[in-house]
Amino acid sequence: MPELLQVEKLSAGYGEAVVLNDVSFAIGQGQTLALLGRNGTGKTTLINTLAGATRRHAGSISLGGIALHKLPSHERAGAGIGWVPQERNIFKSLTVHENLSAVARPGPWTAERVYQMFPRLAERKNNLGTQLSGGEQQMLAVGRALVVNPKLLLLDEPLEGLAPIIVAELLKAIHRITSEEGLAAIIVEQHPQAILRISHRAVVLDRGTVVHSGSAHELLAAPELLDRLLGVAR
Ligand SMILES: Nc1ncnc2c1ncn2[C@@H]1O[C@H](COP(=O)(O)OP(=O)(O)OP(=O)(O)O)[C@@H](O)[C@H]1O
Repeated sequence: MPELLQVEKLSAGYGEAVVLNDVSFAIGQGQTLALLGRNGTGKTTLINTLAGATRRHAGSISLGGIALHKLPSHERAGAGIGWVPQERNIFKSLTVHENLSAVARPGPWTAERVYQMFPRLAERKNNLGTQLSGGEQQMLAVGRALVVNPKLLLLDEPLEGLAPIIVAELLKAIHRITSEEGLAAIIVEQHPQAILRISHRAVVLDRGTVVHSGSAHELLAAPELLDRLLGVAR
């Protein structure tokens, strides 16, 4: 079966500056990829490039046979990208429910299903974005990406700064979304163990290039290699 996402020889950055160099990898439907690397190695730039928010210098991105790299950022949701940026970017002056309905597209994921997945959000349905805790904002950011009904979820450091109980809740939800619902996901994390446990594949970046690509479980079982690839950040 062809891969859902195929990234080939991608180079991208900001203006003239090239941050990513010759990056290639692939993910199948329903698979999760852990995108790892030290600070400043280009993980966010890669996520942003898939979402169309950087300048692509060379290479291609194909999602379900669509040449994603040819589409402007605002058309990528329609092509199957659900993006949860590092800053979360929820609409703070809208309620939880308005945040979800503002971006919803037809498909199996509805606001009601998001509320089933995150009961805390159901309780906060009529609260404004400004009234949510960090964990609730992150759940809303994930919910907002889901109601777009994407093929591929992009999650940029979704666990950063959250309390352990919320981290556990989000990890469970992300695992359910991918393992039971057939959605593919790319998850960026600085602290890899929890993410590697729920991932199929792993890609490690260093200075904008892929320095390791393979099975997530094999990498998890090789702590020395992981240490070498990620250094003290682990
Ligand atoms: N808007 C920007 N304009 C110019 N350069 C940028 C911009 N954003 C990031 N960079 C540069 O791109 C490089 C990669 O940054 P990026 O944020 O992609 O790394 P990262 O691996 O996600 O890091 P972190 O783990 O710290 O979030 C860095 O050298 C950074 O300074």
